[in-house]
Amino acid sequence: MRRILILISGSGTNMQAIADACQQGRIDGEVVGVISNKPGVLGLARAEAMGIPTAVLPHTDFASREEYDAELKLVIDSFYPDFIVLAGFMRILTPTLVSHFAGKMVNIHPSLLPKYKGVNTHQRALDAGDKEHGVSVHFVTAELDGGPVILQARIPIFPGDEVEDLQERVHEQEYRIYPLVVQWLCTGRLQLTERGAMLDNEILGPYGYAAD
Ligand SMILES: Nc1nc2c(c(=O)[nH]1)N[C@@H](CN(C=O)c1ccc(C(=O)N[C@@H](CCC(=O)O)C(=O)O)cc1)CN2
Ligand SMILES: NCC(=O)N[C@@H]1O[C@H](COP(=O)([O-])[O-])[C@@H](O)[C@H]1O
Repeated sequence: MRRILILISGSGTNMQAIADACQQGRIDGEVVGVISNKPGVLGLARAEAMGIPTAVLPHTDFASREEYDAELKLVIDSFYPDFIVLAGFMRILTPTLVSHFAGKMVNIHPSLLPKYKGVNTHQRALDAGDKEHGVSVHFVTAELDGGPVILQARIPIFPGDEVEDLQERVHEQEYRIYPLVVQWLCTGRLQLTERGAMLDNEILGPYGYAAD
């Protein structure tokens, strides 16, 4: 059973989707811990309700990003994870920490990377007049949201859409594909086909396609 550690900063709905998938046997892994950089967030309550160990490491307690990441590395290592999953974790990580976990750390980003790296992605897609938007799961590297994309899912943008509409449609795809990617990390089983990514005969569907 692979050991999955999840880092959050907020509501933890993606953490919940992955933890549920583990409990339902859709991921051959267990969530061994949840770390938040913000105290009192809903994601911590979600984890505690599932009996998952939690830790809070406020970035505001540290004088620099480097000092924070040095402590964060120790806390991460204390869980002995096989993989580190960023799920709404809103801190930019230093190259030192990222290189320590190279190939073992993934992130979910609410845009069709390489479009709209950073924050406020839904508003930026609306402002640009895009007809579609989406979500990307990628390996974490020193370059913010620049790591190799593993899997993406697309959503349509309709006239009159607002940020909340995109947020809801993107969340639906997030909860679908993030558990698939984590299962791929745990088992290596993710067939990439012309119809999209397949995992154990589950096709991602028309809006799901593997990065080339
Ligand atoms: N070195 C990397 N660190 C992180 C990556 C990455 O790819 N490489 N992904 C991000 C996740 N992310 C978007 O998906 C993201 C998170 C945070 C920010 C950001 O601007 N953070 C600010 C603080 C914002 C806040 O506290 O609300 C900051 O760190 O100063 C942009 C994008 C996770 N880290
Ligand atoms: N740049 C990172 C970023 O914006 N991540 C986004 O934060 C949300 C977290 O929700 P959650 O805490 O409920 O999982 C998710 O929509 C995720 O894509």
